[in-house]
Amino acid sequence: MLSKTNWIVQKFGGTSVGKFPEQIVDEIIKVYTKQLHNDVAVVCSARSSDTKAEGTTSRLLRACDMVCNNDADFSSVVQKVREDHVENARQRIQNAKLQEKLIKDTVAELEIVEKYLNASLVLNEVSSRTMDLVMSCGEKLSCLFMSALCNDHGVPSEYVDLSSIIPQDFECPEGTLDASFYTFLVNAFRDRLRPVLDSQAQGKPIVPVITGFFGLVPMGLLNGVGRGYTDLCAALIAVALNADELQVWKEVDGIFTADPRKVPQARLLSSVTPEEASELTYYGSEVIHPFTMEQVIRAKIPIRIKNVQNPRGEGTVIYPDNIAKKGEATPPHPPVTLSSSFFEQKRRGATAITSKSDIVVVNIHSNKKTLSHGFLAQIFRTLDKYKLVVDLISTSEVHVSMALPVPDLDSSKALKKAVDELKKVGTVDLTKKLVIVSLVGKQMKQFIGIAGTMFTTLAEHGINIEMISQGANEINISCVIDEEDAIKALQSIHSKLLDESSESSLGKAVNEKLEQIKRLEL
Ligand SMILES: Nc1ncnc2c1ncn2[C@@H]1O[C@H](COP(=O)(O)OP(=O)(O)O)[C@@H](O)[C@H]1O
Ligand SMILES: N[C@@H](CC(=O)OP(=O)(O)O)C(=O)O
Repeated sequence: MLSKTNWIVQKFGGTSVGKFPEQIVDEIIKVYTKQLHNDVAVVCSARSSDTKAEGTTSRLLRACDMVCNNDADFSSVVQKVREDHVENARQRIQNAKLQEKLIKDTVAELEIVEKYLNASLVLNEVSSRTMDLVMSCGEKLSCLFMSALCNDHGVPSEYVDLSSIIPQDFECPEGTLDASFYTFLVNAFRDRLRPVLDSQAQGKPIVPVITGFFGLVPMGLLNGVGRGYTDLCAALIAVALNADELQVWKEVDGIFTADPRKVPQARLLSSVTPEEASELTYYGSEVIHPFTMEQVIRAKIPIRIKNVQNPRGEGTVIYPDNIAKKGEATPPHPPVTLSSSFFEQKRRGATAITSKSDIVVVNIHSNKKTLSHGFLAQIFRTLDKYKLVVDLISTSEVHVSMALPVPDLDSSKALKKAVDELKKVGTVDLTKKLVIVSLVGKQMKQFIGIAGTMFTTLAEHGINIEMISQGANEINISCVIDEEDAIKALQSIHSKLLDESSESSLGKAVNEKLEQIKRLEL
């Protein structure tokens, strides 16, 4: 059994840092350090004053794009970032010295960014390394600010910059981010945090505010990990500190049975498994970066999703239901202990429903009468060439249907080129403006009839199904439907399979049986 260490890692997203910094310091960090006596490490993303699309990272990436297009006006975008951060420092940091230093550091970081971008303009190229260097500025500015705010509000804090933690000559063995790379990072993070650990050991706890940007990853952070990389950084910090819990603070109470903006009846889930969280994130519910889970679960650290605006809420815990957490001798395994969460999970069958927009279905009918050798290989070669991802696929002997996410102009251009090439292997037709609706649940495989109920419900509401697929892992049943029907589909399936009041007769029978066992246990 791993014993508790008292460390908690708290990750705050860009919009939370932008909108609620005082609440984060006074109602969260202060409460955990001073009232609950935890040792807290904070990891932040780049500030977004309103939405992520208008946030600092998006602005910095836009400046890089402008340089690629030879547009010298990128300086005006950098200027916007500068004004936003300087104004924020003036308004929110009361101590004159802290404010002055923060503004000086902010301006200096942005000067470096402008130097990189000017050099790239001359070279007429923005390398993935330059893009990472520019992007890292977002987390630097946000953490410089949050650390200053902690100190301003009486919480001793230190700014920790991880942007140069990976040596320039570091090479990934297989060209990908593998386990040895993560081990390297965890050790490097632990070394970097040594002074904080020493200070804590001497009875002088200090809150490190750590940049969620964690270095110049060999193939570029955007390519290797993608947006949302701060979640992964927080997970690696949690492993480095052997933390008792990783808390991911958002602006929602936790993970719901559906996006609460789309399905008002959605219920907050007390726990989900890492597989369920991954599926939900991949299929449209941006809950947590999928790479996050593996690292912390291996170290037996639970992840808790919590709401910055409701810090007292329990949130949702992401953890496997068959492995003991840190500090627990054995998992609450039935029939020894049948916890209420066990009953809740058994009862559900399905855990949550989600939808993913901007989907295009590509149908390819082979030229040949029978499936010729190499037909599928050729299709995937073409998709790979244009870096197109396939979310769902279904095949018959001479026909392939694929659902592809096409969320932006670049992927739309790539799809057009790929389709021209695919026409060599057969007739190709496209259907656009679609969504994938996915029902997710680890317990679903034990229930007969869930898929039937899902599709019958859609039929009852006059919703046409373009394509159906059940994931090989059996925790996801997906179908593709018209974009216009998305909300109706989510709400009707939720009401049939996920509303508290609407349990199927099968569900009711299972419940009764479980309640009987529970009574025997008591
Ligand atoms: N199943 C779900 N549970 C909770 N939130 C969901 C779900 N599906 C989609 N969402 C949406 O995901 C968003 C995540 O919260 P937010 O804190 O805004 O994200 P971020 O931290 O990435 O800025 C919310 O706006 C919420 O409506
Ligand atoms: N700043 C980065 C990293 C990140 O993780 O953001 P967030 O935690 O706000 O999703 C981005 O916008 O992608």
